[in-house]
Amino acid sequence: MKQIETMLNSTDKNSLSQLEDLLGEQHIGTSYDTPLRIDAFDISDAQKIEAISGHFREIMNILGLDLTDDSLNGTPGRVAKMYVKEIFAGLNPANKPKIALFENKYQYNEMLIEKNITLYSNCEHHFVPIIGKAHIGYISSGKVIGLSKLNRIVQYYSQRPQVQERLTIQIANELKSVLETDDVAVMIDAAHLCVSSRGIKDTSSTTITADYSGTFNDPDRKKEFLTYLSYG
Ligand SMILES: Nc1nc2c(ncn2[C@@H]2O[C@H](COP(=O)(O)OP(=O)(O)OP(=O)(O)O)[C@@H](O)[C@H]2O)c(=O)[nH]1
Ligand SMILES: [Zn+2]
Repeated sequence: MKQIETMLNSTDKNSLSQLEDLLGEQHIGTSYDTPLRIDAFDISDAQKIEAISGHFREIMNILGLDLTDDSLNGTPGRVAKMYVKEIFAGLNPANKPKIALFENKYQYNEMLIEKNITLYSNCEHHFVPIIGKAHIGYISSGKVIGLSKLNRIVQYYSQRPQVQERLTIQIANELKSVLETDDVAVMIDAAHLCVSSRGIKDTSSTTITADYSGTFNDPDRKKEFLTYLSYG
């Protein structure tokens, strides 16, 4: 594996545009992009799983666990596979959802809201779950997105080590890009297990983040969005 030290927040424009191409995301290197190394895609998923499995086995060994126990023996491989193929699958641009849009033939020009989208992510500071709901609103600029694709976009960016602020902005930016409009609102309400299950151990607090663009900056539009969220 190439040992390239260049980080995404570097000023190496060639590396950054290479990563933009690979990730299919623009503005790589900004504060709201996941800090990935330029060599992130030099090894295959299978190689990642093998390497993570070995390292996780070592962590379990250091903790004093008996890896010959038949319940523990498969855990390193299980964790590695879960990281690469499931909970951190959104680090691999190959897993980015393919979005096909429809023409807005029905001339639906009001706000569309998809609320209570199930969100499972993981906190990048502690690698423990973030569990919540995402709510999305947009106004068509001529194109309509399949509803499930909204869930898929939320899931893709959630399947990365995250902070909630960045997750919110990444989802909003992707929506603005695919929908070719700035008229997008995203809200996330989530519980962080690093706050509830350890540390301060507050089991009742949740964190709300929001990103409003275009017409959603208008107080009446924002109010309309928030009113829809309060129904049901
Ligand atoms: N802003 C933000 N902070 C987060 C998020 N997820 C976790 N954190 C916080 O990241 C901080 C990391 O702080 P540290 O002091 O380095 O970690 P720590 O010693 O484990 O802190 P405690 O959780 O207070 O025990 C904690 O305050 C977490 O609550 C997030 O999505 N957004
Ligand atoms: Zn945390």
